[in-house]
Amino acid sequence: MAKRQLNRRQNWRIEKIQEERAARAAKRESRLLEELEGGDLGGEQPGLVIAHFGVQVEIEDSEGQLYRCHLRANLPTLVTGDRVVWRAGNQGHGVIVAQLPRDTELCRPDSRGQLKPVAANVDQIVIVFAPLPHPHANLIDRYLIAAEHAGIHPLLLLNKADLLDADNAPHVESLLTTYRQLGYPVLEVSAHEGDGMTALQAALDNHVSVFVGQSGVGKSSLVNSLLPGVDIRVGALSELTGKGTHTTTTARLFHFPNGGELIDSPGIREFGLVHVSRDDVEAGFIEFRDLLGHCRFRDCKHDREPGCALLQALEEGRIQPQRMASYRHILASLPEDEY
Ligand SMILES: Nc1nc2c(ncn2[C@@H]2O[C@H](COP(=O)(O)OP(=O)(O)OP(=O)(O)O)[C@@H](O)[C@H]2O)c(=O)[nH]1
Ligand SMILES: [Zn+2]
Repeated sequence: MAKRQLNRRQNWRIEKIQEERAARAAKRESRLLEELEGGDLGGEQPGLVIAHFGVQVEIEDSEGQLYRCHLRANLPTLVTGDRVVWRAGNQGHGVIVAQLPRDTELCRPDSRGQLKPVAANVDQIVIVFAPLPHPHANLIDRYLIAAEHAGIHPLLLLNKADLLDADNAPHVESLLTTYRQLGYPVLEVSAHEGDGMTALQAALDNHVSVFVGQSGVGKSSLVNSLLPGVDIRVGALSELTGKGTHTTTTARLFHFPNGGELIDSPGIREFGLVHVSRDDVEAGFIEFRDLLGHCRFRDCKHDREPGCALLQALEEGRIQPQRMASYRHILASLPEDEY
């Protein structure tokens, strides 16, 4: 009992210290903001959020110059990729005045399980897989559901094509065929050998992309090959402040040399199946699209029901058996209340 009380008191103290720290930071921030607003601010101009650092954001103006910006109190939380209106102050600082509407939002659960946006205006999710580690169709399907849920176009990318051999080729080729038949864009590259990288770059031009996929498929290798000279882990902020003590807490936006952007962070790379419902899962299987709503029973679970449009399509070969199996597997993994 005494021990539990002590723990509670310790927790309370830690929370209090953290609150005080946050309050001091907020006070410091509002003083900085007041100073800036009291000085000479330039006119309103568009900007792009490159990274987010605690209470401040780094933005880029239309000429590619970087500024450290403070946020007016009434603004929502900004994330990398957000388009904003801002005013320049002195010494590379500025004030964000407004957030422009987002086309898309990539969300992830935070440590408390609440969904939080981590990147805005991404329009392409590159789902990376490889002959090694062994690619699971089920995982690819989960990424496709997440992409559909976010309203973002997926691009399927087989990396390490140089590792294709007699053992793994049949499985990989059948995956590629499945997704091509479904109408998804599919590319094959080797980050090591450079094969297919020009086609990949062309697919990334004029898009804001993120790379996702299981550990070891070669995301870092791809990013390093596409963005030579950029150290993804460190980011470029130290050049701006000259201090180099700030690390990116969220994602960072990079420009490809010939156009197009990549938003990257470990958190985004792990982006997978966020909290989705049964309807979301069904919407993520594009071959179900014209069939849903055509079952005899309105609440059909597409399991054994008579007059099920999906089961009939499966029988007639319009739905591939491995996709149906994958759909069932994903449904079974949802929390009870969503099932
Ligand atoms: N043969 C071959 N190996 C590759 C290729 N691309 C990456 N690799 C290797 O695959 C391993 C994993 O690559 P990473 O780039 O670290 O993979 P990642 O997806 O970033 O992994 P995480 O950081 O864990 O998410 C490394 O040993 C790479 O050298 C490729 O095109 N061909
Ligand atoms: Zn049905």
